[in-house]
Amino acid sequence: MVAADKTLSWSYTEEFPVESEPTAQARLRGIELGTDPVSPATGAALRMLAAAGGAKSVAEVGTGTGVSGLWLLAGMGADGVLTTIDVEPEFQREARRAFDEAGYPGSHTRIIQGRASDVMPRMAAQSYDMVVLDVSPQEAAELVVQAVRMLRTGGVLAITHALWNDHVADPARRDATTVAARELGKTLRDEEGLLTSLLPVGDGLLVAVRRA
Ligand SMILES: C[S@@+](CC[C@H](N)C(=O)[O-])C[C@H]1O[C@@H](n2cnc3c(N)ncnc32)[C@H](O)[C@@H]1O
Repeated sequence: MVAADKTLSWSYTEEFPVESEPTAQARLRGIELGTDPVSPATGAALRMLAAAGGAKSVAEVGTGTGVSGLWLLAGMGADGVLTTIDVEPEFQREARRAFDEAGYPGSHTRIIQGRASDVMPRMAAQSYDMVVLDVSPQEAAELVVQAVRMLRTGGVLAITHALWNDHVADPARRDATTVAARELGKTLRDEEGLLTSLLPVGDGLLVAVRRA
């Protein structure tokens, strides 16, 4: 049972994080360009996960204008490196600007332009402390095997849009995107090598720790 005032709590949760000025600016540019940046609560959760795991090596698919990247960098160690992939060079130029404005030198970020299905297979296995997929559920489902391959034991996988516009929780919704998000969640939940949790922040954040 969900209490009647749950939506109020969810709104409060989203308004709770205080976003840095460069992140707020990156969010505005993302909205202008139509990139759909991660919500503030999702960003804060990503930062917390990166910090809790002492993440030094993080890979992200879906750079956009850099909102999630800035939250991740804020949680990573001073010697951390964020590798972020996107097909759109225009978005990545804005992300570069956002990282510069926030004071992250180029040595902390590796921005790769390309399709994730081409780039990820060339990335090292068991080498990343955290992998974030911020793409559509169908794309995330296609990329998840590569993402897990890249994670070290104890590393964290985070996948956005896991509740897809609140459609995933409604069994009557059977469109392809909703089904992909629902099945991806259940597949990770049932995977013995992962410890999975579904967090109701933003559009739903699926988080899994690689056990072995
Ligand atoms: C939701 S937006 C990312 C927003 C960003 N994480 C942020 O918080 O600012 C998704 C991004 O993924 C990129 N994208 C979608 N499919 C992709 C793929 N298969 N490979 C690489 N990038 C992809 C899009 O160009 C878009 O910029």
